[in-house]
Amino acid sequence: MNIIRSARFGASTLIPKNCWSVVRSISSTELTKLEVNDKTGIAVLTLNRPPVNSLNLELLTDIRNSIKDAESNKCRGLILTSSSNSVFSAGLDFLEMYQPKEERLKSFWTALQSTWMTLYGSKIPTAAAINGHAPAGGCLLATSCEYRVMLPKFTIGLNETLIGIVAPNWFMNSYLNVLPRRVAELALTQGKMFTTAEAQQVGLVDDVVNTKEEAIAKCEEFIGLFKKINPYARALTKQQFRINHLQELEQNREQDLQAFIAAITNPSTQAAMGAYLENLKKRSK
Ligand SMILES: CCCCC/C=C\C/C=C\C=C\CC(=O)SCCNC(=O)CCNC(=O)[C@H](O)C(C)(C)COP(=O)(O)OP(=O)(O)OC[C@H]1O[C@@H](n2cnc3c(N)ncnc32)[C@H](O)[C@@H]1OP(=O)(O)O
Repeated sequence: MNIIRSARFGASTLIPKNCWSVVRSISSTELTKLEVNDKTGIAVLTLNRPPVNSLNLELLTDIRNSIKDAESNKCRGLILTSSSNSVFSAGLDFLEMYQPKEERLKSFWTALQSTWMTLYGSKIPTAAAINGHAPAGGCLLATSCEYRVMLPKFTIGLNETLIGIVAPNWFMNSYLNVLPRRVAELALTQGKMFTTAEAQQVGLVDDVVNTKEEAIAKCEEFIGLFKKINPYARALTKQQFRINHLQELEQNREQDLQAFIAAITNPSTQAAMGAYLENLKKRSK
């Protein structure tokens, strides 16, 4: 019998393969659902933190655990998507950063660093089915993947300067891994949110399709490209492209954390964030 061991069902829980329908849950929490298609071996990770999948400590931790679950279950690839019809992820949860408690702020940023390193450095092929808006941290998740497909009439980009904050190096590096330098610099300095059409034009997304199902199918097609490629050779090749960015953060984690805390707790950042949040709340009324 072909057995899959699910880390989050407990080390001793064995799930018999073929006793389940084609799509099978590997692990799920209140905030994420990780399902694998037994025929293709490709896993889909659905973010499910209504209303906007803003990334708080718990969601970030669940995303990281899910990536690790997909890897340890030897999935052939991982697709990130959202349970919302209009938002992929609204980025970092402002409530983690506005008037924060220091210990929680530290845990939050440390979890974001770990999640990024796990996703950006994952050995398995990764793809994002962007079925809604993807500002800031939402864009970071998408650009950390190897392939992106997006639905029409949404927006994506690193808008940090609009909020009065500076995107850390590793956010920029994820952008630069996808965009030409000049486009990335112009976009980052303006805090530009690209429409789907603009994102495709500059190469921020690879394809545009009309439905979430088509987006998942496109991601599966992308991951299918590696069917005949030795996974070890593939993973090492990917690693060589990304290792400098990963090491840069790994070696400067504490410094990056301190820079974040200093920037976020600065009274002028708090004032800018407060005004931005106020505006967001007014708009949503
Ligand atoms: C060199 C040194 C560097 C040091 C590092 C220093 C600093 C770096 C630090 C931080 C980096 C941060 C990156 C980020 O990710 S910040 C987050 C940026 N995100 C945004 O700007 C998105 C804001 N949201 C929107 O634009 C819209 O909500 C969206 C288009 C996503 C969806 O629109 P929709 O109309 O569907 O929904 P809304 O009605 O606007 O929102 C519903 C509800 O959700 C609340 N909300 C939205 N986004 C967030 C969020 N990111 N965090 C928390 N809450 C959010 C919104 O306020 C509404 O709430 P309510 O009014 O219903 O209570």
